[in-house]
Amino acid sequence: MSPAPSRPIVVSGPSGAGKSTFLKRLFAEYPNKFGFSVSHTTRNPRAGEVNGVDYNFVTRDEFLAGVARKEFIEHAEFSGNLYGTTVNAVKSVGDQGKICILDIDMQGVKLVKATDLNAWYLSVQPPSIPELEKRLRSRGTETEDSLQKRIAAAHGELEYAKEEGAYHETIVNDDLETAYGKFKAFINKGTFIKDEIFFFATKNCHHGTMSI
Ligand SMILES: Nc1ncnc2c1ncn2[C@@H]1O[C@H](COP(=O)(O)OP(=O)(O)OP(=O)(O)O)[C@@H](O)[C@H]1O
Repeated sequence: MSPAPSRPIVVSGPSGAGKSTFLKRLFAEYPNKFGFSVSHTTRNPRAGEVNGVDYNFVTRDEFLAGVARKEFIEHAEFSGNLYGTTVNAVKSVGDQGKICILDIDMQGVKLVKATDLNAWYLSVQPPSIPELEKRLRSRGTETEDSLQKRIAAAHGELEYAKEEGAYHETIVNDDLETAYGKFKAFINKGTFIKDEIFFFATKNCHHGTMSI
């Protein structure tokens, strides 16, 4: 069996669903295998965020100039701020021999689908909206207004994910360890992480046929 090509992996879902939590762990476990395309945003940095690492923080004018030059694969307005991913950001991950992971909202997902990137699509979901609200509150990063906008947007995200073919897979982030295990199995399907192929194959080998 030949290895799967390095398709980008799109991880999407409501704010607070746990995408960053999963991805931080994945990157820590496989520091050289994956890369984020560093997104551009017009929102202000949160405490500890580093320009060019967490996001490329730009003004609205700079962002819109990039859009006009067609540098963005996708961009979307969310909670009053612009977010987006440039073609160059994805390419630079591939240039380093890494698999690009895109952490984007559903509007971004739709636009990536319109490209020829041939990505894998994963939806990460909270167990419920009240649990999502609880997690966002305890994360302590949002104003009340921003929190309410995220919860309102979460309803739309969850509706979209129900559409036939919207995502290759959906993971409900209830128990973190269980959900992270499912997350790794999904990533493994798309990338054949070294050392993990056997793990995946034994979990999914039914009647002698692997479901890769
Ligand atoms: N399974 C879990 N059980 C309880 N808390 C969790 C779980 N997974 C993540 N959290 C917590 O929920 C909060 C939201 O998670 P996280 O920041 O990873 O979400 P996100 O989807 O990346 O959000 P955003 O899109 O806003 O960046 C964090 O404080 C995180 O520690």
